[in-house]
Amino acid sequence: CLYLTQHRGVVESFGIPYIKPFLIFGSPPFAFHKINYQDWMIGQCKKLGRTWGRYDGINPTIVSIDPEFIKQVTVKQFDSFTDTFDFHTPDDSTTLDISQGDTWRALRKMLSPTFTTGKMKSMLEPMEAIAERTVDYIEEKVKNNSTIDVKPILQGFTLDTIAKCAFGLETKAYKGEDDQFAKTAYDVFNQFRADTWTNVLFFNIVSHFPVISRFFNLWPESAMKIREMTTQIMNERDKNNVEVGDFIDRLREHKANVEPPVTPPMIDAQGIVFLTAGFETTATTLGHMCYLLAKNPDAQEALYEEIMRVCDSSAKIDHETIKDMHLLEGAFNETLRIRPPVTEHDRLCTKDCVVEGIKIPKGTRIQLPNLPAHIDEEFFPDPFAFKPERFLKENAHQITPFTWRPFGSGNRVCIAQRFATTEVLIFMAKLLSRFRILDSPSTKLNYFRGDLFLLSHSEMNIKFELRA
Ligand code: HEM
Repeated sequence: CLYLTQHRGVVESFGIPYIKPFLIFGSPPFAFHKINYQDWMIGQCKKLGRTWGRYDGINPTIVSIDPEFIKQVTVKQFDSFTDTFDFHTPDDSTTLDISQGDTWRALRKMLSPTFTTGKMKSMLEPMEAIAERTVDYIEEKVKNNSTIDVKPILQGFTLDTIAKCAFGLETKAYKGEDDQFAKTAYDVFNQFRADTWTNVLFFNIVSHFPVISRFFNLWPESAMKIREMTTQIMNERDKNNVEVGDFIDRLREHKANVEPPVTPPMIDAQGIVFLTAGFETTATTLGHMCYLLAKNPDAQEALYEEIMRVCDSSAKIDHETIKDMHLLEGAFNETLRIRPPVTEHDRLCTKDCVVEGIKIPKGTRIQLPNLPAHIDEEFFPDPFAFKPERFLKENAHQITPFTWRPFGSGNRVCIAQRFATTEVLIFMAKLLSRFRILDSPSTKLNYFRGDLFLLSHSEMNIKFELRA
């Protein structure tokens, strides 16, 4: 009992509204499989305000959508919040997204150059070719039936893109080939869904006894397979003296001169986050965008006109021409506002500090949900309307910084934001230039039960009409 209540009083001392803990446990809810977590979070932000507290298991936690608070935590006082939640895996299998302190700094420094303009260049041509052949495949499919489930095709597209751009692998997951590879990537995701009471029990145990995760490798078997695959590709390239200039080559470069706190097995483990973070987030965003465009035909026509205007003099759709498709980028941003696939980002306080008048002791968790901010009408008037023009240059000043956070914010912002943006814009420009996306009675957006984010919907039935 003493262990479970050791931090009691901390949340109470913040002087903000909070959810009381239940007996010796943290604050409810506990049965995640029985509630819609996003609705619950939105409801709490409405009820308790923009900054409030709770006990996440034994851990004192501040939840905030207040832009000034978020700016302090993720940028101004970042030195006191370098870490994410202490989801400790043994050091050798820690990946960038869950690494802490100096290990995170070293890994971020090592991996950031993968996405500089120069390095991205070599990824763009393959990305364009993969998008083109995937849209060709959609054209072939809709010849038989104009309404198809695009979800597996979109997942296949993002999987093929990350396989090629990061690992140099030629896969054809867009048409259902390379099943084993795709299955391994999906499996890592499925482990983190709170859809059964046993999974929920596991989440509750880890949040009440976080120390457990320090002694066990919580990565599932499938994640270990991705790590093995990463090592194998590196070894083969070493043996054949091949250099491609991609993510794998960056890892090889660093493995040859590795310095503590980074270790050689830790370098191999980075393949896990690139493969898993790199496909389902983007595939879900593409699915969401198709859905929202099917429901908003006027906005879709405006995008089509823009694409045609930019590519008027037979310029092809590529990474250069998409730079002039501002409304399309607005539609992407608007999609991520209404349906952000990753609905929060987290920090752990590593040094006592004061933020916006709240004394925050070391060890406090900071949970920064984005969806409640994205639909807060003070931040985004008429929040449920799909309006890509909100993000046009001339309107951008109306958006308060740190209210739109689908990629997180500050120093730990998504490392691949530009990569994901380019990938979606290229694909959608190619798709919309060829097809009208239509609503149909079976066009629905249903998330998997127990999805703690909006990360994966079930089928995405879209009706396609070939443009003349
Ligand atoms: C639309 C697509 C994507 C969305 C919405 C997204 C969202 C996010 C969010 C919310 C975070 C947490 C940021 C924070 O804590 O402030 C994050 C981190 C991260 N993302 Fe993404 N992501 C996307 C695509 C990708 C892709 C394609 C990759 C890899 C190729 C990737 C790799 C990562 C990594 C490695 C981190 C951890 C960064 C760190 O802790 O330093 N993401 N992403």
